[in-house]
Amino acid sequence: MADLLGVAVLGAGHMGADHVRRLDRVVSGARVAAVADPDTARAAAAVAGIEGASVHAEAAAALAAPGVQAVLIASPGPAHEEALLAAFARGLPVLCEKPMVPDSAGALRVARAEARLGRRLAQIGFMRRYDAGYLRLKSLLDSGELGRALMLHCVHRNVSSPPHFTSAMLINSSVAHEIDAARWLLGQELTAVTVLRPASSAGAPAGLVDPQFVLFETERGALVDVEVFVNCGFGYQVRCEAVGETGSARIGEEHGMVVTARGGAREEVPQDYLVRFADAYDREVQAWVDATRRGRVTGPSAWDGYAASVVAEAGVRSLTDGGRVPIDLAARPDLYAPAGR
Ligand SMILES: NC(=O)c1ccc[n+]([C@@H]2O[C@H](COP(=O)([O-])OP(=O)(O)OC[C@H]3O[C@@H](n4cnc5c(N)ncnc54)[C@H](O)[C@@H]3O)[C@@H](O)[C@H]2O)c1
Ligand SMILES: O[C@H]1[C@H](O)[C@@H](O)[C@H](O)[C@@H](O)[C@H]1O
Repeated sequence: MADLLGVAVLGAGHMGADHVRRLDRVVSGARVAAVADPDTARAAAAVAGIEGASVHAEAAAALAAPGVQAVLIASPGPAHEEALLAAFARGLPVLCEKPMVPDSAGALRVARAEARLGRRLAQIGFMRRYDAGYLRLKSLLDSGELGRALMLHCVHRNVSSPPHFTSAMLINSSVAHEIDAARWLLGQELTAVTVLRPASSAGAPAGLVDPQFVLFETERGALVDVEVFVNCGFGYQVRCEAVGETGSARIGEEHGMVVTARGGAREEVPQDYLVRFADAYDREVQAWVDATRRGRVTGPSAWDGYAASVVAEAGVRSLTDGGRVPIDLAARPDLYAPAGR
């Protein structure tokens, strides 16, 4: 066990418990050293049967626990800033679930704190960058075969949203993924956003603006549209079509198992992200563990997390106030690469 990377997992809810399972049984080179959740029964349930994993109510206690060499943050977004800064103070490498920090001022504090250290410690959990389809699309766009990218058409549907989900969260929790994917795929910053409200679905909780239609503009004139619909009821569907001057490419229409029975056929559709992106989460966490063990930090950076928060905040302003909202990023510290690299 001594040469395995000892990881503290903060938050043992849907994602945290799944990451604990992944660290314990799927990825190589790591072990769960500690788990923190104010609901200690939940934390204890997540590590049941895992040898040497301590349980804590407080994140700070987990970071200080024996054997902890790295941190995976899977607590709710508003708790991330404190956890990231505490990890930085201890010099611990971090994999932090999205949104890195939901409000852009807090996200900038995190990026600047890391920049002051002069070295990266954080990888942000934009797992689509590890999905086989997104990786193929990125290399196709980079190869130039599609010509100059003009548009991305994106669909992001969830079967249902959790009870605490707000209209703003369709943008800063769900579309956060498209924001990062668009910056990464196109290698461009997003410069303005307009959010439109189609008629809300009768299947959405009262008062939730769902679906929403989001239109981003980019610095070199491409447009990115996103249909986000988090109570569609019929499946977890994430698609993206890139349209360039000389071709187009579409991902997210991979076929599930086709079942033929009782004289008819049906195709299975994933019902949630843990199924749809299972391979992407596995690759993401494995890449993080491998890089960390080599003393490196790769993948989406705290700057990518900051940019996503600024763009999402502008989107929420457009949702509430209406109209087109320009996006302004702070000056990028030298520590960080431009979008898409
Ligand atoms: N990458 C993805 O596709 C994906 C999918 C789902 C959720 N997420 C992200 O993962 C994070 C967690 O989401 P979830 O769906 O697992 O939420 P959840 O509500 O299921 O679980 C969150 C857990 O964190 C605990 N918690 C609250 N405050 C804490 C703190 N200060 N320290 C430690 N634990 C604390 C809660 O008690 C709860 O058990 C969020 O940032 C969310 O946006 C990412
Ligand atoms: O937190 C989740 C998660 O990020 C999923 O990947 C996304 O599809 C959901 O819409 C969001 O609520």
